[in-house]
Amino acid sequence: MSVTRDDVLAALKDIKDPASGQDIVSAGVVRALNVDGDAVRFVLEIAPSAAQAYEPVRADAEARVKALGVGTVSVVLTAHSKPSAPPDLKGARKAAPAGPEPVPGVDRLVAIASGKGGVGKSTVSANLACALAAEGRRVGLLDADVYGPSQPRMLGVSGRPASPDGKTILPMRNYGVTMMSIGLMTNEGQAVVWRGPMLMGALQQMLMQVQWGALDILLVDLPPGTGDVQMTLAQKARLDGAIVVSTPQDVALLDARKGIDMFNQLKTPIYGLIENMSTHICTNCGHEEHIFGHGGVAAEAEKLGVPLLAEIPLHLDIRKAADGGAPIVVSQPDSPQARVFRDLAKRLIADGIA
Ligand SMILES: Nc1ncnc2c1ncn2[C@@H]1O[C@H](COP(=O)(O)OP(=O)(O)OP(=O)(O)O)[C@@H](O)[C@H]1O
Repeated sequence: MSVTRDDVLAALKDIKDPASGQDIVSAGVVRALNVDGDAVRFVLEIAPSAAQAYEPVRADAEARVKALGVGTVSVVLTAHSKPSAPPDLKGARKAAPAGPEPVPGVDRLVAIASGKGGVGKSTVSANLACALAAEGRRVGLLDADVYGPSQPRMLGVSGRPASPDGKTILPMRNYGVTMMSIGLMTNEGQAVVWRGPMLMGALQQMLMQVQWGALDILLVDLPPGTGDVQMTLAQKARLDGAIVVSTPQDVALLDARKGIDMFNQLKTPIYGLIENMSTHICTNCGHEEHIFGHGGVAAEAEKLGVPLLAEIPLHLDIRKAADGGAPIVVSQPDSPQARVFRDLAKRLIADGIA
C-alpha cells in the first residue's frame, strides 16, 4: 500500500515529545521526512545529551509508521547542537549565509541524483570520480547520502577524518579522489546520533568547512528522492548542474521525473541522464538480456531535451568491485564495463562539465 506524508505525520502526532510536552510533530522534532514509495525515512532532532531519553520515542515512531503498512522505516536521532568533543564543526562561520555560495577552491559543483533508491547512484558516483581522476582531473566526492552513506565502502576508505584546528575537517583520499562522507562521522553499525550540527547544517558544513583544496570538480552523491538535503544543497551552495541516474524501469523513471522537476524548480541545469543496469551480460555465457527493460531513459532524455550521457550495463563485476572497495574503473580499468565509465568521464570533460 502507498502511504502519504500526511499519513506519517498523523501517526507521529500521537507521540509526545518528552522535552516540550507537545507532540513530536508540533514540537519540530520530526525533520527531513522523506516518503519514497514503500520506504519512509526521517530524523528526530534532539538535544545532544537526550539521546537515551529519546530512544523509546524513536522506537515508538518506527513502530507506528511500520503499522501503517510501510515496507522499511528508517528513523535516525540527530543532535542539534555541538558537543564538547572534537571535531567542532561549528564556529568557523557565524550565521548561515542567505544565498548560494561557491565552495572554496572548487571550480564546479555537480550533483549526482536519483529519484528512487538503489538505482546505482553511488556506484556511478564512485566510478565517475575515479575515472575523472584517472583522466587527470582534480576531483572530490562528497557523500551526502545521509540515510545510507556508501562511499567509504565503495572507495575503500575508513577511519575518522581529522580536524586539527577543531574547525575545519581534513578529507580522506583514495584512487586520486578527495572524499568526505557523512558516514565517516558516525560509528559504523550504530544508530546514527549526530554529535555535531544538525543534519542539514551538516551538509553545508561538509561543503564549506572541509578542506577540499583546489578541485576541478566536486561531485555530490545525494540521497535518493527530493528531500531536504537536495533543497539545502541548491539553496546554500552554488550548484552548477545535476546528473540524474535511473534504471529503465517505469517506476524508477517516474521518480526520476520528479527529481528532474525539482531541479527545474531550483533552476539547476540538468546535464543529462544516465541509464544504469541498462542491459545484463551473463558472466558465464555472454548472453545479453534487458532485465529492467531498455531504452526508457533514452526516451525520457529525448522528451526532456537533455542528453543521455551513458548506458551502464548490469554486471556482476561492477557490483563486486564496488562492494569490495575498489571500483571497477580502478580494479579492472580495461574491462568493457570500466570503459563505459571512462567514456562518460571523457565526455563530461570534453563538454566542459568536469
Ligand atoms: N551497473 C551495475 N551492475 C551491477 N551492480 C550494480 C550496478 N549498479 C549498482 N549496482 C549494485 O546495486 C546496489 C545498489 O547500488 P548503489 O548503492 O550504488 O545505489 P544507490 O542508488 O546509491 O542506492 P541508495 O538509494 O542506497 O543511495 C549495490 O550493491 C551496487 O553494487
